[in-house]
Formats: sequence, C-alpha cells, structure tokens
Amino acid sequence: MSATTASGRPVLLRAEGVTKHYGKFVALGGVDLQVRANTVHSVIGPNGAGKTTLFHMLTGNKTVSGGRIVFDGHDVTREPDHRRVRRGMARSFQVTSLFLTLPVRENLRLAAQGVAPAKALDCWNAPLGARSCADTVAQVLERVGLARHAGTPAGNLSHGQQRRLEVGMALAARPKAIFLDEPTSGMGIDDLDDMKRLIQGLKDEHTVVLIEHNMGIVMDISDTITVMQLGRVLAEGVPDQIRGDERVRSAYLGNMITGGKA
Ligand SMILES: Nc1ncnc2c1ncn2[C@@H]1O[C@H](COP(=O)(O)OP(=O)(O)OP(=O)(O)O)[C@@H](O)[C@H]1O
Repeated sequence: MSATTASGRPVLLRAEGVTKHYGKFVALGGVDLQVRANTVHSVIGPNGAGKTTLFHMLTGNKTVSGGRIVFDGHDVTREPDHRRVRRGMARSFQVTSLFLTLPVRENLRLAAQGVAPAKALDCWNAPLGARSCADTVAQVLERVGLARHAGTPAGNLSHGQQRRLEVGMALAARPKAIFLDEPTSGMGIDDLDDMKRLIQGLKDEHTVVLIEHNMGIVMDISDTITVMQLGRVLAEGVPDQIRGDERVRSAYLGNMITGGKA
C-alpha cells in the first residue's frame, strides 16, 4: 500500500494528548497518534521510550493519567480492557498464556469463546454458534499457517509456531484492530519470514498496531511508523521518511534504523 493510499483511509484509533505518570515519573508525556484502518502502524523507539506503556493505554490494560482515546468512533478512554475487546480490539497473547497441553485447535476455540463470555456456553453446542465458532477456528488455522498442526498440543509446537498461535488467539476474537507486542522476539531467522508475511496479510481484514525491534521487518511491512523517545512522539512517517530522519538516527545512536538498506 502506498503512503497516499494509507493516508486516505479512515482513522480507526486516535490518541489525543495521552499521558501516563508513575508518581513523579512521566512515562508518557502527551502522545498523539492516529491509526488508519487496514494499515500496519508500527511504534518503535529505544528501550524505555514508552511503547509498551502506550499499548497499555490504548488497549485499556492500564488507565491513562490524562488525554483521550477514541476507537471506532467511541470514546474508550475510561473503558476497561474487556469492553474494548468487545469493541474490536485484541492484543496478542504471550506464549505463557497458551494452554500448552491442549491441541492448537482447542486453544483457538477457547480464544474464540472468550470474545463474548455470555455466548461462550452455546458457542460449541448450539448449531449456529458451533458452526460460526468452527468457521472462525478453521479460518484462523489457515491464516496463521497451523492447519496441519490443529491436533498438536501447543506445547509441542516450535517457538515460531507458538508465536503464530499467539497471533491466532487474538485473531479468534475477530478484532478490528490487533495489537502485537514484539511478535518476533526470540525467533530464529527461519521463522521471521513466516511472521512477516502473516502480519502483512492481516491488514486485508484488520488494522495492525505493532511494536517491533527488528527494523528490517518494520521497514518492510509498515505503512506508517511512529518513533517514540522519552515518552513522546519523536517522528512519524512512512518507512523511507523514518529511515532518512536524522533525529531518529541519533535517537538510535547508530544504524539499527536502516533495516539493512542504508
Ligand atoms: N509500573 C511502572 N512503574 C514505574 N515506571 C514504569 C512502570 N512501567 C513502566 N515504567 C517506566 O516507563 C518507561 C517506559 O517503559 P515502557 O515499558 O513503556 O518502554 P518501552 O518503550 O516499551 O521499552 P522496551 O523497548 O524496553 O520494552 C520506562 O522508563 C519504564 O521503566
């Protein structure tokens, strides 16, 4: 997707002047962000820049100290995370939250049921609920490339496969926006391309907000990149703008930002 195409898309998620204080420490000093629908929007920055804190604010995992968050036309600033999940936000699970003794398919089924707890009981038993649940699980299995492993206990998957299952767990909630926090961490080189293709493919049906330290991946798959430093937005733009931005280069103190293309 070109920058022009991305910038013409409607804004799905907007943060306005979001702050987060821990006592006297300012973790976020007033962050503005606009995430457009059906794009991959990456948030990068040096360690401690405030990326994870911003994710916590956007997904409702922690409360803001100030500012406003609007998702899909609704002011969600004061809504708890489970309400935001129902509005269509999903955050990728961590490997530690997979049910390691259960087959991949069962992990996804439980995640699909988690969307609407009130419906969870009939998701598998009532004919319509069961069908839609089974459809979701089958689609997600294909999407994350684990269809062949549907019956394999999650604990027997490789690390790369487990990380794709985490993404699948979030997808099972059929979200509008999916938040991925370092989905490639700890991955071997062989698994990186699979994850990259997976994330890139998600924007057909979802909006992706991504924290990622692998600059090669960020530069290759992002429509928009927001660079954070010391709890504020340092720069924002398409990959070529960010790659060439002197402020960003000096924030990273070197060539990490080039994604191998400098
Ligand atoms: N619960 C907390 N109490 C106090 N300070 C915190 C708390 N959580 C985060 N911080 C601080 O807020 C700052 C931003 O942290 P955050 O985890 O958001 O950074 P990050 O950009 O995600 O870093 P990394 O890339 O290392 O994960 C850091 O200085 C961190 O020490």
